Amino acid sequence: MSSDGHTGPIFRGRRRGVLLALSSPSGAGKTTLSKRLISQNPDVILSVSATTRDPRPGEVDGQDYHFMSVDAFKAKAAEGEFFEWAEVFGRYYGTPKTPVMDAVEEGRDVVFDIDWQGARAIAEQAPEDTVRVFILPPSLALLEERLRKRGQDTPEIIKGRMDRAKDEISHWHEYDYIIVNDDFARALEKLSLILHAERLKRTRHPWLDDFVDAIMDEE
Ligand SMILES: Nc1ncnc2c1ncn2[C@@H]1O[C@H](COP(=O)(O)OP(=O)(O)OP(=O)(O)O)[C@@H](O)[C@H]1O
Ligand SMILES: Nc1nc2c(ncn2[C@@H]2O[C@H](COP(=O)(O)O)[C@@H](O)[C@H]2O)c(=O)[nH]1
Repeated sequence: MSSDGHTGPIFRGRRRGVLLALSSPSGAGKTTLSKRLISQNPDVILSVSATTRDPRPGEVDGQDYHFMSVDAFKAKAAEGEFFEWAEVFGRYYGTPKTPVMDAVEEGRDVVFDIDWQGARAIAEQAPEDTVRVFILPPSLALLEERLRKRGQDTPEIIKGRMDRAKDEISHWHEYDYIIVNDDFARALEKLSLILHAERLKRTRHPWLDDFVDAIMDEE
């Protein structure tokens, strides 16, 4: 019986998880945004990628990345352990497959901090589940300033990443949503709104078929 005293088909099933793929030129803020989104929504999982790049100061193996050798990465790729993988800035990066597939089926949302190649690959493999969000910096000058102020990369690495920034941005039209990360709090609020609205999308609620059938069968 429902709270208003009526009997009838009031039931809910498990929804499918949202695969939220965030891309941006390096330094626009997607790592900071995704970590804050997860701290506000502890039920959301961050996809921890494998990479062959060296850890930055403070980065923890298994938490920020699974750091590994090129040989170990190639072996995992050959065994089909990655949902997608790509070469970015001359290093390999890949998304472990199992945690993603398990999460979607369990109705858990997954955030990916991933380049345009990875976001495209995920959207191709799971078109109904994937939402792509591109984070733009307010300007290239501010992007470079953020990379410098982050204080974790050499001037050569920063130059390499700035050289690739326009190439990454050129894929912006492949994304469902664009957020300009100027004011951080506003950008985070927009990202949170996207996640919460996408959770409500019809196709994430397969239980609705039975629910509507039951309503239709009511006298
Ligand atoms: N809105 C903002 N205003 C000012 N600084 C910001 C803003 N958003 C993020 N930052 C800062 O910019 C720097 C780069 O952010 P972050 O590391 O999240 O970028 P990223 O897009 O994940 O980069 P990468 O692709 O290299 O991992 C960090 O020091 C972060 O604190
Ligand atoms: N295609 C993939 N791209 C990834 C993955 N993990 C991270 N990335 C992207 O690489 C660059 C550089 O990252 P950084 O941590 O070295 O600054 C950035 O654009 C990431 O989004 C992945 O699994 N697949």
